[in-house]
Amino acid sequence: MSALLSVSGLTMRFGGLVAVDQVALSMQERQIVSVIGPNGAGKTTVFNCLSGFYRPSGGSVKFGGQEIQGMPGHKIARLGMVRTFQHVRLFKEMTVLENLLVAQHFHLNTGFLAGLLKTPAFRRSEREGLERAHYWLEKVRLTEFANRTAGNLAYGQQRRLEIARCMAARPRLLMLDEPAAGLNPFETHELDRLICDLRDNEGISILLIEHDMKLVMGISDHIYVVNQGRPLAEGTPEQVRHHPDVIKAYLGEA
Ligand SMILES: Nc1ncnc2c1ncn2[C@@H]1O[C@H](COP(=O)(O)OP(=O)(O)OP(=O)(O)O)[C@@H](O)[C@H]1O
Repeated sequence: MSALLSVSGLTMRFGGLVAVDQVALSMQERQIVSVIGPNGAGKTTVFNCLSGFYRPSGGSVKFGGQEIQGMPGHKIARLGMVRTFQHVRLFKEMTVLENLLVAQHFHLNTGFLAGLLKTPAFRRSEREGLERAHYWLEKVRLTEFANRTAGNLAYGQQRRLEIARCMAARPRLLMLDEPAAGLNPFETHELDRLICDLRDNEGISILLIEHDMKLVMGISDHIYVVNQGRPLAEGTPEQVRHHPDVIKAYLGEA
């Protein structure tokens, strides 16, 4: 089976600092794969390189068999790779529902002329967009807040809205950067269930950066560990948990 995402030799330099050094990873459809490592290990920089926010200094990134390294972020998103950020990024002045409609703009047939003439294709597209938005609102338990301004939601609700917004764009790969940060234990449990639901029932692949080890160990099919920008270990949660180099990187030398 060919990989959905295949990364080799990924390198990112900021002046003299090598933040990511020869990182490789690979994932299949319908997999939850996590990237873990101590603070400053280079995890977010890897995400920024994969999603087109940074142009990597070197390496190859293939998504769905297509070379995407160096492509701008909006093109990569259009190909079906979407992401959330460590710090919530929503259109805070818009309503919850509007956030989900905007996310679908490149799938909807809502060009200026089609809108002006209210063509049948335009109306169908509008209806489908609304249906999809309501589907995801229901999934993340935000239906009753559809008309609330996104900036007025509680923090945990904003995080759920971010995921719903990504999903409304119909991705193949969802990249989540520390989605459990700032959530309470109940919300983290809900997040755990939601991520598994996306894999098992929506057929999505999820690439996850997360510091909550209980979450990572509980849901990941495969884990990559990076340390000081370099690959340190990889394997199943069980293999990674007992890997001596991983224990050393997290706990330091005895
Ligand atoms: N735009 C940038 N310019 C210069 N240095 C950067 C930039 N972005 C990241 N770095 C550096 O690259 C290294 C890796 O940072 P990165 O944020 O990727 O780590 P991380 O593993 O995501 O950390 P954390 O778990 O704390 O979020 C750090 O030394 C950081 O200071």
